[in-house]
Amino acid sequence: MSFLYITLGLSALVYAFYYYFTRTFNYWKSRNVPGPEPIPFFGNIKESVLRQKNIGVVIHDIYKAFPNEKVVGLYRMTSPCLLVRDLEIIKHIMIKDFEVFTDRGVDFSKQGLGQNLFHADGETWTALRNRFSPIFTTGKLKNMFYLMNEGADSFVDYVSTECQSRQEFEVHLLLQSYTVSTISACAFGVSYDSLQDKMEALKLVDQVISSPSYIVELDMMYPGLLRSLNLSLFPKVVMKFFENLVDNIITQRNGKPSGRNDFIDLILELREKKEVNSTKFGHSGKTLEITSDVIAAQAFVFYVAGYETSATTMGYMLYQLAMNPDVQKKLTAEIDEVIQANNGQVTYETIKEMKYLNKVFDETLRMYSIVEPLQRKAVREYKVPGTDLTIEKDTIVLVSPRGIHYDEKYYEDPEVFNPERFDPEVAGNRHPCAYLPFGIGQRNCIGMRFGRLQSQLCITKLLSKFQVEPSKNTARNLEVEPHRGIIGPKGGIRLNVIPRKIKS
Ligand code: HEM
Repeated sequence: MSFLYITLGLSALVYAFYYYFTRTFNYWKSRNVPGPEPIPFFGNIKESVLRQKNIGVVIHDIYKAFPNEKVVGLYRMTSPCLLVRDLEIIKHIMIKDFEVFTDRGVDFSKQGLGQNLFHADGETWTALRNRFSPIFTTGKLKNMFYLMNEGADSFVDYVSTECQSRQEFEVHLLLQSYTVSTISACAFGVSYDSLQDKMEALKLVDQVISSPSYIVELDMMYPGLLRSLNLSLFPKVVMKFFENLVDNIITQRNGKPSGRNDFIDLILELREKKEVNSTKFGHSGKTLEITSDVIAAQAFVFYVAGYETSATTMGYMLYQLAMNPDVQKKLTAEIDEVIQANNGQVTYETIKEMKYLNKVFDETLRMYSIVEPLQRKAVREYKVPGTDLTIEKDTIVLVSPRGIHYDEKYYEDPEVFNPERFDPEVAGNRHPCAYLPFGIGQRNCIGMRFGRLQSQLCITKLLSKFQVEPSKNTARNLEVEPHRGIIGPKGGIRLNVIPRKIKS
């Protein structure tokens, strides 16, 4: 008898769990929105939750599975969200109807590092973007160029020394050492003399950030829970690290710009100015005081967003150059020519001049867009243009740049690395939303120009001295690392880096 009760009890429990973890799964069917069949508890992102596939790859798979649909309904855990495939709808959401989609909708404690530009929403985001956009202008970037240049020179020196004892490098890791030093110099004013210690510390932070945490899934499952419990996405040790770093730097500078023209200087300049209250992003009711917490949060996001994205882009770029010697030859010829014409100097202007370099860079980010998927949240009910669907307030909307960049509709032979796709005439005829490595619209990547510049400068200096070739360990089919939040090569990228025989 007791066996029967136990069996009945267990069955009831299993049923209760099953019911609870599938209770939302009729959401899209009842709205006639097609989509993949969800799995209890995991929804449609099981492989990502189990860290078998990167979330960007999972969303790309869903994109591919519905080639004829404008929108696809899916479930991140049990939460319904909408994948938008149609470029015109994307244009509406990201640009034309931006006022409905100002938020990214990652909902956690917005105190401390949570006040960073990437994760901030609502009026805080508007105020932050208004206040921090001026530090990313071309003029400010030009003033900062010397810091990147120093970083690139010492990086090339380092590679030269290493090349005396070995040929093969894991280039993704190698390039991270350049971007960590550049971003440290540009964001925190950490000078190159003391870089070794700082790099060790920042690497530690990176490990903490990239170690598997299921807090993001918790947010997907219970939107708003983390915020109401005042829980952050970031471990305390990371928060403390950035708060201390920023406090120390501000104290060293007596709270005033030091003349280095780095981000901290620019932020301190902003702090000295009066409030900005109306801008192209509209009126923000909120005035934003630039406290050391706010500075720490931005320093943190510039560091995280700035070093990994560029290092990964350059790593993939070197990989494609090694696999496509003709492209490498053409790029090297351009680099040699431009440097020679500029008396051996690489300046901000020379980088801009290099048309082929820009095409190679763009094609790299077509094949390997790093931040996946793009995300927005509807701040009110919204009728999706060109469909019968009205989405509810708070619905999360996703866009898959990877899906679009590999879609034959927009790019013929998408698996082929072909920089000529970015010939201005060809690219000019493309839909503006068919190329999204930096996102698009008012909430696109604020560091786009910085990322391009630091990557292109480093590649220029590197290829002026070295060539890259596949080694016996180079993966012929690069897989995406499932553990990290952004796209990156699983197991790194192994290449031979060989000093060039420069004709005198
Ligand atoms: C190759 C390099 C980079 C790539 C591919 C990249 C890509 C992206 C993408 C796709 C987004 C989301 C855009 C959207 O949702 O529409 C983004 C946002 C952002 N990126 Fe970048 N990024 C790069 C470099 C940088 C750098 C160097 C910085 C800072 C120094 C930076 C800071 C940010 C910030 C703060 C945001 C959030 C902007 C906002 O929400 O207002 N990124 N980035």
